Amino acid sequence: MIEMKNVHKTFGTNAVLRGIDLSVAKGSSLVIIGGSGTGKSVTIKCILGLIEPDSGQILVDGKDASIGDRDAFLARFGMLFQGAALFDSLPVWQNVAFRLLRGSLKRPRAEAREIAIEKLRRVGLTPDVADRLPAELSGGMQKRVGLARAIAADPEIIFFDEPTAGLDPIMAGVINDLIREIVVEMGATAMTITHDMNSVRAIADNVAMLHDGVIKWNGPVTDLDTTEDPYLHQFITGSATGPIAAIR
Ligand SMILES: Nc1ncnc2c1ncn2[C@@H]1O[C@H](COP(=O)(O)OP(=O)(O)OP(=O)(O)O)[C@@H](O)[C@H]1O
Repeated sequence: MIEMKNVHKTFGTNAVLRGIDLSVAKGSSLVIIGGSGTGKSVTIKCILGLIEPDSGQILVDGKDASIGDRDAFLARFGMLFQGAALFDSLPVWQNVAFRLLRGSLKRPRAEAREIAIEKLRRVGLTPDVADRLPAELSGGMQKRVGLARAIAADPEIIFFDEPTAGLDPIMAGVINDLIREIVVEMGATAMTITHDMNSVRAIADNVAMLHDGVIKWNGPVTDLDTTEDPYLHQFITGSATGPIAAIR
């Protein structure tokens, strides 16, 4: 369970988060939508403790996320970064096993490699990919490797940052389905940032829309099409007219 209570964050004169209240139940999948620059990434960075909020509270399983052992806290999370963010000089298996080769999650090298190969298989990649370099793979394969890395240490909570950015619609659909399957199978709590409405429908149990520093709308994905909220309606229909200014 992740809870944010009245979280504020201002950079200089830019008040990005102006009282975020959000809760994600254990084992559920929340997708955060909202225009560019509305603070979706800042929200996730606050939960991870990469950015310190000015005020408000963030609780993970009822405990204040800013107190206690950072390493043990971060070990509970997996993350799929935008653009997969693989290390070019490391073979695929070492990218997948990155956190299993160092730090508090360290395993013997042979075991880490075995886990990497098993996770690669889970995302549809054959073991021969393990010894290749990321640059030798297509964008869709790199995304799968990023996904394998996110789940390598069997995290309880997984963040997906723009998981389909830069992929063709078919590959995007494959990645969305994989994310949904894996999250359900692992029983993980998931938070995803996306602009892709197909991802929202494929991945979300619940949707939160960020606008003007607050959660403007929050509800089950099944309510998306029947909502009368003008902000959400404009966002999901991609309309230039409505309460959200089209020129920013
Ligand atoms: N470390 C930082 N220092 C100063 N300003 C920052 C910092 N991080 C984010 N911001 C600002 O906070 C605002 C929100 O940024 P954020 O990256 O969270 O947006 P976003 O909703 O994820 O956007 P996008 O959809 O384009 O990725 C932006 O105006 C950005 O410039």
